[in-house]
Amino acid sequence: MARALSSELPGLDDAEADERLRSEGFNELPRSGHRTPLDIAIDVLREPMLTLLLAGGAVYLVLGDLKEALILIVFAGMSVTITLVQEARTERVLEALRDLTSPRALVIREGVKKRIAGREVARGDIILLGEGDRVPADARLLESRNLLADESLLTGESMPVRKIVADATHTAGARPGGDDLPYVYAGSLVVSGSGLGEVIATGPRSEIGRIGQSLHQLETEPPRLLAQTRRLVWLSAAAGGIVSTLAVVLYGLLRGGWLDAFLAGITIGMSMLPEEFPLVLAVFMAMGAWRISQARVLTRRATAIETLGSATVLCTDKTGTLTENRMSVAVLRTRRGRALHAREKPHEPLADEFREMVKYGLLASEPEPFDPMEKAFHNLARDRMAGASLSPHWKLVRTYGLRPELLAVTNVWALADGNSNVFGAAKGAPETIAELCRLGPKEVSGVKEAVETMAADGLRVLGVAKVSCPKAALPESPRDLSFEFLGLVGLADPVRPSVPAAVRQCRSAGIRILMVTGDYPATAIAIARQAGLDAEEVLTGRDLESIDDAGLMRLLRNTSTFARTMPEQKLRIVQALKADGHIVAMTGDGVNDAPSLKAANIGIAMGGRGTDVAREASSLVLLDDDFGSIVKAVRLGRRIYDNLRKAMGFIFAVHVPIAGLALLRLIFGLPIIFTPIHIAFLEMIIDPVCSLAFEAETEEKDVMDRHPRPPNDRLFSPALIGWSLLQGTLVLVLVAGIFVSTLQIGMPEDEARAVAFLSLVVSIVSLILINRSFSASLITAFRSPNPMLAWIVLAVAAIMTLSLSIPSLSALFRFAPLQWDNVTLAVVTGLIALVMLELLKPVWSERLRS
Ligand SMILES: Nc1ncnc2c1ncn2[C@@H]1O[C@H](COP(=O)(O)OP(=O)(O)OP(=O)(O)O)[C@@H](O)[C@H]1O
Ligand SMILES: [Cu+]
Repeated sequence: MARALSSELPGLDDAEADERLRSEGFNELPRSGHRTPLDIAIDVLREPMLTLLLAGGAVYLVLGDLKEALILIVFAGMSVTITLVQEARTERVLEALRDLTSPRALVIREGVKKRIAGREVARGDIILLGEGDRVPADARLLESRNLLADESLLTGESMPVRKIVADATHTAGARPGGDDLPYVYAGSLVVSGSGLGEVIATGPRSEIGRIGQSLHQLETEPPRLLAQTRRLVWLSAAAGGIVSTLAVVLYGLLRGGWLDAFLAGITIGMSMLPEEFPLVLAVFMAMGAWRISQARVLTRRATAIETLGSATVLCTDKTGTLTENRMSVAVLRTRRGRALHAREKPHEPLADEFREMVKYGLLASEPEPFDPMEKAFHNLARDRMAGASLSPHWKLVRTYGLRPELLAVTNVWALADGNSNVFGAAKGAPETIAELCRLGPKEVSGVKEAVETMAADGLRVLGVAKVSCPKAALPESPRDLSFEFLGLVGLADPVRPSVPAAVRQCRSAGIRILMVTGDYPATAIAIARQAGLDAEEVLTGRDLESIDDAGLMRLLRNTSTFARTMPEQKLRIVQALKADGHIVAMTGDGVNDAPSLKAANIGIAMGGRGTDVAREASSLVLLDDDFGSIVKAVRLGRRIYDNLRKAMGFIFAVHVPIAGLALLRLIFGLPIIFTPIHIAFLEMIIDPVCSLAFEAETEEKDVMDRHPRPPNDRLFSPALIGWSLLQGTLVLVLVAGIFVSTLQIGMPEDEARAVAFLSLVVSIVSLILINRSFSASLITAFRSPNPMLAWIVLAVAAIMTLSLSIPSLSALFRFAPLQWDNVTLAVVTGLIALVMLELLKPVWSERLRS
């Protein structure tokens, strides 16, 4: 059978595929772990705030205050709605991200190769499978080049199984498991080789669908932050519970009136409960993942958002991350040392002496190349050898793939006319090709010298060789063939223009960059220099073999460039760095990179050239493979964390005056300042809305000029809590002062309450303004626009105007109409808070930023 070139297969056309997707459904499995409305409802009902609101409503009902009772029940309804809307929004954002992180499939439709989402694969689609791919759907193989699949997800069997091409004797219906089946199954993994198949079953009709397994799940919880937040909520709730109980008992005993006592207790409980924390955290994480996705980086694990800000080392590979991965042949050098700078006269036909090596380079590549190096060979042959491509008489009979211990690709071809000899073409690392050709020491040193010269310009150098042997005598390893050396090819791959600036940013942000590449040492150094990395010294994988872990840890403190490394060595590097106390981000793309991506604190996979396995093991996926995007993500991670701290500090501060006023009233026997309605209004509308302003806040001026945050830093540091207490206490003193003094000069209670409430709301807005930036002054912060904040301030002003001017609302809040001078008084009180805190801020800002 002649090798079916994939371009000869037309595949489905788009209309057909759409039609099948409509009638048979998308290629996806019912998702487990999806929360049902009942789960969500139970969660919502467990919110203590809801219980408090309902209890308050019940007390009012017993007291016969129907209106108050209704209002609290309405607030309870709002609490439920806010939670549900929030859940739905978070779920939607996560859903969108899940779609993007779901595996992609390479299919042929209407004769062209296309990358589509895995869920859009339809029955009848022709799929292309390569090493590291997750098989998107069950398929019958039409072509298999040494295809090995890991079907452990379906069979539990961890040994990969061999796949063969289907012929007429195979009937459908074979089950997974065992060697030499012509089928591949959804959810299994291509461990090596490549192939082409026709989809026979998708979604729930696939084998995995029948077992009812589910695949990828996006982890949604940021464990450390969530744990810290939960702890704080618990502590506050416990404290609130104790204080409220005490208040109820004391009030009941001393003043009688148990219902009033309950109401007072509920007020205190509500005012001390920081129920906004988890809500705000959820919003920040979902919005954070969205913001990071705008920088073309997908978040697979929400933990990455918090870890990004403390990353101290970034290990990056070279090809495609630092460079563009667009290769072109720059230099050809024959065995005799004749060199041609291929880019000088790009369209002139090649001189005869260079043709053979290009031809064998081409034969050592895939007929339809995906690898940029192989594309470069094809391009050169097309442009300068009059389109010499593989003649139809050639037939590929055997491929020896790239292996970590043998960095070369060998293709063996037979002529269709039945000649008993076959022709092997090899290309690969020059050392390896020299070894395959069994070059003598003198020639080896000559080749080495030539490679060094080419590599010093940052070129990737490949050796090319040929061999011919009887068809029957093909050995297991290409080492057993006697190759003839043809020459060296230097491939240029420019450094991405964004890289040097991104490297500089990392430097000022205290993040070290290590380059860990599979390429030749001299090439690694040249590219490292072009990228602006430290490149005094380079260590190779071979060097690492003779060093123990402790030695490696020491070496890593000074060496930043690693060449000819193998994936296991990447893992050792990650582990040694972690043992040295670093927070490690590591990029990777291959199947073998998965362990090091998992081991790193932040595994970063490539969306473009990466394999599904690498993506599944990582917590971030770069959509455009660009190093610059990693730095953007780090920057965003730091900003998100800063803003989260600001929001948390703000909420903490706001609770101080609210709870304080409720307590003061009890202690000093003042008239009722705030009822549960005021508190519900403040805590359920004003606060959460205000915290959103922080999410949209622009980054601190020094985000990328300070050192990474220590990984065990607490979100609620003592400095932050102290600052919040200070702010809250100041507002408490001012508002309580206003309330008491207006009462003293004989102002009616309802008017004094309105003044106090208004001054509290103005103070809350002041707190937002103060906390927008840890470091910048109010005026500087004003210059960086935050449209969200402007809207929020307008909304708060509108709400306050309405509640003071519409009689029915005023009655509800027990506000008397305010004269202008009293409005001014309230606003001025809030502004005093603003000015005083602005003056105090410099004292704390140093501590807050560290
Ligand atoms: N398709 C190929 N044909 C021949 N040789 C190859 C091929 N791909 C890689 N090599 C050889 O193997 C070496 C290591 O390749 P490997 O893929 O490990 O590096 P890499 O991952 O591309 O580099 P980096 O770590 O910079 O991304 C290359 O320098 C090259 O000599
Ligand atoms: Cu609260």
